[in-house]
Amino acid sequence: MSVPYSAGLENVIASETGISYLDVDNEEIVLRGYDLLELAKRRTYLDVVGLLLDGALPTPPQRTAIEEKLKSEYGFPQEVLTMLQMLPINANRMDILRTGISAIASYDLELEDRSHGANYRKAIRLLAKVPQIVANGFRVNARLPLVEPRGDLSYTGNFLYMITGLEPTETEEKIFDQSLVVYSEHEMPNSTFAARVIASTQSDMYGALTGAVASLKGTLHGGANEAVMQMLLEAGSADGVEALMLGKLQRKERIMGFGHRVYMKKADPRALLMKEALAEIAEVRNRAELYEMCVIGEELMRREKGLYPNLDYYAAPVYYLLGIPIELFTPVFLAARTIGVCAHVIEQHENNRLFRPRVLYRGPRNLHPDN
Ligand SMILES: CC(=O)SCCNC(=O)CCNC(=O)[C@H](O)C(C)(C)COP(=O)(O)OP(=O)(O)OC[C@H]1O[C@@H](n2cnc3c(N)ncnc32)[C@H](O)[C@@H]1OP(=O)(O)O
Ligand SMILES: O=C([O-])CC(=O)C(=O)O
Repeated sequence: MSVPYSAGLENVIASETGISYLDVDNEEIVLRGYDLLELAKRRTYLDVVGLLLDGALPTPPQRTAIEEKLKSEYGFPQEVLTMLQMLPINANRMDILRTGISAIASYDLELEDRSHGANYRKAIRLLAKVPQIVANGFRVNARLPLVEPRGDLSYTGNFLYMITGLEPTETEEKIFDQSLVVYSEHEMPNSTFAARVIASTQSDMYGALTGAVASLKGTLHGGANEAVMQMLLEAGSADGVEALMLGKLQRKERIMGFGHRVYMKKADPRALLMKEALAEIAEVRNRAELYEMCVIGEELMRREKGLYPNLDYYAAPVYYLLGIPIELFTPVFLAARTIGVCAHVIEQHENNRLFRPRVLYRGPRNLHPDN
């Protein structure tokens, strides 16, 4: 075979899609024709949900209808909570999420229906229930009291409320919503690819999302946001950040939150938006030093390695100041990305070609077992 080989499928086109595209040259993340950053500044997460599911930005009444549909699906199977309680206490939060999503599949009566309507309804159910697994999965597992969803709060407000147990202020909700928008969809990252590969066998949406959770857990992908915050806490101060990062670079360790397969030598536009959000929430919380530490780290990496921050670098301290426990940062990323993954599964099911690549065989040949 003389087909070109690219390790890690770097720069390989894996799918045709009408969902999103990273236009790196023009520094634009295109979401069904719109610029993701413009959506984050001028619209809400539920608008993006409508855009990705229906193909067009919803009007205000349509957005309300989407929110009503989501709230009507807040009910959660008690049996699944019991299952999550049976996992070893303090299990990894992404493992709890993976198990929870896998388990709720069997309670969806339309699980095996791949029609557009059924897939759409499953996406709505997942969007309603995944935040609850994020917020209550660890509580039930740690034998803590659960926080019930509140229908009087917005979808986003309720999600943050269920995580922290506190009703968010307008500013907190706005910043959290912006983070959900920037995390919502990003073309063909490893997790979305994993989901599309699974969906391409005509497997179901829950299974595809479960695979995406496993992919997102890794620190080269979504797991980086938790690692960033651990690093910032370990550094403790502006001087500490310099010393810690320089030490890591000398030991040839990777610094989480920097670099990106697609934006390697350019800034991730989403990181810049979260940097602005960090400045805002740091001022509200009187934590300007955290913002300064991050900026020092950003400048150091540009100077020393020519590397730029990715979204996880600035989303991590934003989540920290919003009062989200560090071990929920990656689960929150997955909850935000659920809409993107579901849109890709729907697209894959509707225009399917089984993924089945080949290999460059480097092993031995012509061996024979002894008789
Ligand atoms: C929202 C998201 O999921 S974004 C990704 C989140 N993940 C992270 O932040 C983890 C840290 N970053 C990384 O590990 C990488 O930048 C990745 C995995 C994101 C992309 O990696 P790849 O496209 O495979 O790039 P690759 O690993 O080949 O790196 C190219 C060069 O940059 C260096 N490099 C890349 N990222 C980093 C980093 N974070 N710290 C230090 N060096 C780095 C590599 O060591 C390599 O250098 P070399 O050519 O001298 O060996
Ligand atoms: O695109 C990628 O490879 C990773 C990423 O930034 C994301 O999933 O948001």
